[in-house]
Amino acid sequence: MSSLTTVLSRIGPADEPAMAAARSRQDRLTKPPGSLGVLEEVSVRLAGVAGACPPPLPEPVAVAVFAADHGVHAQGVTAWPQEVTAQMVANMRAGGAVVNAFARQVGAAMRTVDIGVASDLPAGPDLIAAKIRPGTADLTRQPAMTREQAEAALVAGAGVAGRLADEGYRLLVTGDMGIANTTASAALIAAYTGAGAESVTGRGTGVDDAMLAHKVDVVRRALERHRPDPADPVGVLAAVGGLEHAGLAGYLLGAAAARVPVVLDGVIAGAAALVATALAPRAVDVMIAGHRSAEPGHQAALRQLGLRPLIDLDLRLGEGTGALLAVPLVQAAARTLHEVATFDDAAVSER
Ligand SMILES: Cc1cc2ncn([C@H]3O[C@H](COP(=O)(O)O)[C@@H](O)[C@H]3O)c2cc1C
Ligand SMILES: O=C(O)c1cccnc1
Repeated sequence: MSSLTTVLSRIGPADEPAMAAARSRQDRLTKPPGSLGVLEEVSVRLAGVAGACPPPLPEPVAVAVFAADHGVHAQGVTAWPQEVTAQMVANMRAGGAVVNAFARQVGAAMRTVDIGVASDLPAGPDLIAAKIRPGTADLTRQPAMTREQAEAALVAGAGVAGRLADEGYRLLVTGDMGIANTTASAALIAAYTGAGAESVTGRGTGVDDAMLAHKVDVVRRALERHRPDPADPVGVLAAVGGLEHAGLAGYLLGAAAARVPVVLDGVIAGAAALVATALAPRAVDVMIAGHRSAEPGHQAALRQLGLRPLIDLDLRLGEGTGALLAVPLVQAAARTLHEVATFDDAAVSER
């Protein structure tokens, strides 16, 4: 298994000539220049990742759901019991979660990754067993995990992306399952954006006003206790992250190293992306923001990443659901560069 340093050393910048070729081709396609808006930017991004214009169509697609539990659950930051994480993983393995329905809708393969679920999960070919520890510690009392565990989760996540790339998947999607993970997400986003806990902490699965005020206080106390240093991403993850955040950050880095584009889901992926880009700034070149979650911290994370979400449907579920819905848009963007005729080809007069 490669080390984090090896993964980071393989991440290079987007290919500028391929991006310039994609921009120029978009301008020559039989449509007014710029009329495909954000999809033109997506096509340029895909060309930059692939180092080719047109870039290969981003298919087949795989979504990896990183599942983990959170010691901060004990603080009463969510209305749902912790067992729901493992129960939902079982539901996903049986094909019954929203993420399964949406994955089938867009033809994506699905992998579930146990990166840190509190209970033992039944083994099986449909589960990637990568448990670093059974849930994090309560980040209001101690670091969520050790630096070694954060790094091991990063490497495991990178390994998942590398394996999917080796299996031939050409578009990866992030997914998460972990009751209480919007609390750790808020702490990570506050650490990276400098925003106050009150502006990046949201209702997650739908907490009431009293629980939200308490959740904001939990995030504020965690930040005061650990004073996470954004220049030390492994330390930030260890202090206030979740195992799925660490795994997902590694997954993004692994995708960047394999030069496979990756569609980000909501606030958990956004938080992980901030950590990944702190470790390797150019990793952002392979990322496409699938959607904007209703969770307020997500907006702050996307702004910091400089990414514009493709869809905005007030989704606040996670699992990879919003990102999967954006997959056809990403594929359509690439398809324009393959299939749309140029003014010359089609003998259409220009202005
Ligand atoms: C049944 C159920 C299915 C879910 N699927 C994703 N989440 C989402 O909600 C959780 C985060 O919200 P909070 O921080 O408020 O606990 C995560 O598990 C996330 O994946 C779910 C949550 C529930 C209850
Ligand atoms: O933004 C998300 O993905 C999200 C929001 C609420 C709960 N779980 C996930």
